[in-house]
Parts: sequence; structure tokens; C-alpha cells
Amino acid sequence: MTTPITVVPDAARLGEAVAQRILDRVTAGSAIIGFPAGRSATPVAAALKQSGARLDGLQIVMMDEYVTRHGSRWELLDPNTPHSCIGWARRNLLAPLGLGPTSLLTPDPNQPEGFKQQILDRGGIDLFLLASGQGDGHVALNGPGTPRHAPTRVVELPESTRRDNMSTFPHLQSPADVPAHGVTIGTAELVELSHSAAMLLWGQNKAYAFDRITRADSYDPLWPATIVHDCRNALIYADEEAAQKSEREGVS
Ligand SMILES: N[C@@H]1[C@@H](O)[C@H](O)[C@@H](COP(=O)(O)O)O[C@@H]1O
Repeated sequence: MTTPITVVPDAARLGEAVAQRILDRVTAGSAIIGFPAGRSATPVAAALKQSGARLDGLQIVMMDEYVTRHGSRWELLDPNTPHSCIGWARRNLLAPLGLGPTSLLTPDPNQPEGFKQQILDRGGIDLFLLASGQGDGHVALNGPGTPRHAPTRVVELPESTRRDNMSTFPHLQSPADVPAHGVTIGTAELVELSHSAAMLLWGQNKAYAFDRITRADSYDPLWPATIVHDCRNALIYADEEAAQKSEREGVS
């Protein structure tokens, strides 16, 4: 495994370390940052808010969103729904950081192939923050079995991802409460469009994900979050609970 690992004591320190990288880029001019919705990036969002910095130059790219079919078209989940990924971005990033709607880019389920060009037009993603499904290793909504070069597209969520989403959004009581489809950036674009990437793993329930990811050297379709190894300038950030540091060697 060649992707460097940084282990910090806890989720708050992880958030501060990653937020500092974003702040450095914003200070240098502008930053286009890819975000996952859910628990993993919440400490990063909190640390950005805590910094009190002006973040006008911050552009946020959300990697996925749940969708439902209406006739021949897909509709994004209402952002006021507590498990909406766009809603997560509005609540955790846009509102607290004082950013407007033009600071947010999300894939269009009816034109998913356009997402790549929209990102290219902005010069690519400076830093793509990645999360791993705790039980099935999904990344964005690319579930187990996703080929390495999958494009941005609408996918049907497997039961394993819907179960993981119940931990991410605890108000979801059963897999049936989780929407059956989502639009997601593809594994191809995660690699091609990011100048750097950071996998965020914190808490005991990400210990297995840490293990699966750090045992791999490159993309393993059975655990799609291993895509981090194929990304340029990639880093894994973990807290001690996820890394179970005392039991490992070679982790700094
Ligand atoms: N749609 C989101 C993904 O974007 C995110 O990567 C994942 C991880 O969530 P958590 O960080 O809570 O484990 O949850 C959901 O599936």
C-alpha cells in the first residue's frame, strides 16, 4: 500500500487537518473541493465554520444524490429531506459558511454525462474528499462490483449500500426507507478529475473499511473506496479508532 496515511487522535483533529488544506487553497485564490454527504466530512465542515475565515473562493462539488423516477425523468430528492446529499451540503456548508447556491455543483440525473465537462470547465477538483461505506465500501454511490472506469450515471442502490445509509442517516429505520436509486459521480471521474484526494476514516465503525482500504494497493471493485489508491496525490486520514493504531505497524 503506497498511499500515505495520516493518523490523528480523533475526528475533530481530522476535521481541522483537512479544513486547513482547504483554507490554504482558498487563501491562495480559489478552491474546488469535492465532498461526500454524511458523517465523514462533517468534522471538516465544522472546522471550516470554526475558522471564521472568508470562504468566498470556495466551490463545492457534491458527488451524489438520491433520485426517484417520475415518468421518463429522474427527480432529485427534495433537499429538505434529512437524507438529501444536497440538503446536507446546504445545511453543513452553504448556510454556515455564508455561501450562495452558485457555490454548489451537483450531478444532473437526466444528463449525468454533462457532469464531467462541468468539472473540467472549472479546471478540475483541487481536492476530492472521499468516504467509504462502512459495510460495503461504496464510494459516492458506486457499490460493490463497480468497474474501475464507470462514468457518472444513475445507479440502483444495492441492499448493502442502503443498509450503510441507515447508519449515515439514523432516521432511516429500514433499507426500504432509503431511496432505491441515486445519481453518482463515477469511479472514472473520481480519478480523472481530481488533482488530489483524501479518504476520511474516523470512528470504530470505519475500522473494517480502514483495513480493507489499507490492505489494497489499487482499485478493488469489491471495495470501491479503494479508488483512493488510483487518485493523484492521495492521502488517507484516519483517527485512532478507525486505524486501531496500537495494533498496526508502519502507520505514522
Ligand atoms: N450518499 C452518501 C455518500 O456520499 C457517502 O460517501 C456515504 C458515506 O457516509 P458516512 O460518512 O456517513 O459513512 O454516505 C452516503 O452513501
